[in-house]
Formats: sequence, C-alpha cells, structure tokens
Amino acid sequence: MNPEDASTDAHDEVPQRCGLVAIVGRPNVGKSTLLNALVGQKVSITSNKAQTTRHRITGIRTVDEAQFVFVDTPGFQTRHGAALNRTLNRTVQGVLADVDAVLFVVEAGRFGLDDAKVLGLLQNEGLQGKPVFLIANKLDTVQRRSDLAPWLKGMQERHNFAEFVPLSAQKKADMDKLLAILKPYLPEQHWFYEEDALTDRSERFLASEIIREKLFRLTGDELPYASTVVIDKFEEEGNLRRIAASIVVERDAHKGMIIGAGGERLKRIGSESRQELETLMDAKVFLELWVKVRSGWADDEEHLRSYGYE
Ligand SMILES: Nc1nc2c(ncn2[C@@H]2O[C@H](COP(=O)(O)OP(=O)(O)OP(=O)(O)O)[C@@H](O)[C@H]2O)c(=O)[nH]1
Repeated sequence: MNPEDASTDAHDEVPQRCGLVAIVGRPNVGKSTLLNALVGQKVSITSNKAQTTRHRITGIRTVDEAQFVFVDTPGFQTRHGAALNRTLNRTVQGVLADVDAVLFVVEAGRFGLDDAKVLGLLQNEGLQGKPVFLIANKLDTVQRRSDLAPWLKGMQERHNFAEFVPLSAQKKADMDKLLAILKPYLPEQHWFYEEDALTDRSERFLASEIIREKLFRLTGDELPYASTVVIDKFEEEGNLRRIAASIVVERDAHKGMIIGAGGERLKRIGSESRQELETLMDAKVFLELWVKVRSGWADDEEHLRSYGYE
C-alpha cells in the first residue's frame, strides 16, 4: 500500500456525525438570518417585522464529516391569542422533542421578559440534559464589549448553558466558529441527507415563503399579522415554472392595502418575488398573484390545517 492510500483510509475512518439543531428565541432576534448564514443560502425568510417565521424549516450544512440539520422555529408568541398562536407554540414543542442541541438566540447584552419566557418554555419542555447554547447575536451593535462580561455571567445563573457564543449572524467567520463549536455535540451517526443538500423543503414551499417575505417587506407596519400566502398552482415545464399564488387576508380593507393605488404595490410584490424565485430556482418564472378575503382564517383551526400549518 503506498502512503497516499493509507491517508485516504485514515480519512474514511473518521465517523460521520449528524444531528438536529433547533434555533429558538423570541421574534426578531435574528434566527432566520442565522439559519441562512449557517447554511450559506437563503432557506428561511427574514424581515424586520416580528413573527415572519411560521413553519418548521430545516437548513442543512455539511462540513467535513459533520452534517448539521437546522430547524428554525417560530418565535414564541404571547400577544395574539388566536388559534394560529396555539399552532405556533405546538410547533416549537414538537421540534424540541427530537433535537440533539438547541441554539437559544438573544440579542447580545439584552435579556428581556420575552426572552425569559422562551427560556422558561425550553426548560419546561423536558430538555433532559440536551445542550443549550447561548447565542448572543448582533454583537456588531454592542458599543462597549466590556459590558458583555457581567451580562454573560448573569446569563450563566439563568441556565446551565453548554457554551456561550457572542457573534454576529452577518459575519461569515463567526458562522465557521459556531459550526466548529457545535460539531462535537452531534451524535456519531450516518448523514440524513446528501452532502450537498441545503433544505428538505420543496420549491413550492420556498415560493410561498418568498412571496410572503416580499408581502411583509413592501406593506410595512400596516399589514395585518393575519395574512398568508397559498400556492394554487405550481407547474414545471423544463426550465420554466408556472406559479399561481393567493395572498389571503381577513378584510376587504386589507385587500386594498396590498393591491395599492393602481395595483402598484401588488405588481411590485409580484415582480420582486419573481426575480428572487428565478435566481433561487435557476429557471424562468411566470407568477400570477391574487388577493383573496377569507374572514376569520387565523381563528379557525380547520382553515389553518388546509393552509399547511400543522
Ligand atoms: N445588526 C445586526 N442585525 C441583525 C443581525 N442578525 C439579524 N439582524 C437583523 O434583525 C432583524 C430580524 O432578523 P430575523 O432573522 O428575521 O429574526 P427572527 O428571529 O427570525 O424573527 P421571527 O421570524 O419574527 O421570529 C432583521 O432586520 C435582520 O437583518 C446581526 O448579527 N446584526
């Protein structure tokens, strides 16, 4: 055997590691930004409007022998009491039951009542010794780093965190550091996905997420929390995707707001979505967008199921 073969064999002997890692935290701390940065591509939508993430989304990243399967969870909501929120909270609990590690995301230097509620929820959900990492995000916004030491010390008293990781989800080097810290916590087992997999979500699902993101971004704060996007048609013809989608809102007034004067706003939501979908799918996209009124949808569990919230 020549020395080159021997080194290949030695490399093959490094056992594969694979594990599920949940990303939890109150709305707007940067969970989706972190997930996208860890995966290296956009798989979860982001906006500066709280509560954009509603689905369980997995992003996958494979580095050397380790495959990280990330699960994005909706921010823990306490303000709205509708069925939608009960569904969201069930999603958080369902995700925690089968993960190997939890990234508890907060903003560096801040720990408010809303963060405490999420940590309390985690602790109540029977973590059973599962490692929880304190991710102190948005480090770039902290003026005086020296103030962080006493804050971290205080955090240590709240929970027995496995690691403290101050970082900025906007810095690539920080993502590499976090992956290196996480790696030893993944169980030794075969990978669940192919080496180059990024997400287990379909193009159809990603399409609805991207339209929802543009909707949130372009309507600003006026947009009611209770609005959603449903894909009515998704057809693939070679390098072409024909997509028809409905934006579902609760009231006629909301419909007008989304359509905008002369239909300008809806046009913009459509054209920005189409451009992003074309890049993501590397295909030509024809997108038809409709706005429909279904009053009371966010309060009706049957409706929620039919729109894909489980
Ligand atoms: N300065 C700075 N801003 C960040 C960082 N990470 C995220 N943000 C911003 O914080 C805002 C919220 O980020 P998201 O990723 O949508 O937050 P989220 O926790 O997923 O929010 P929900 O979906 O509502 O639960 C966005 O405007 C991001 O650009 C960071 O490291 N530094």
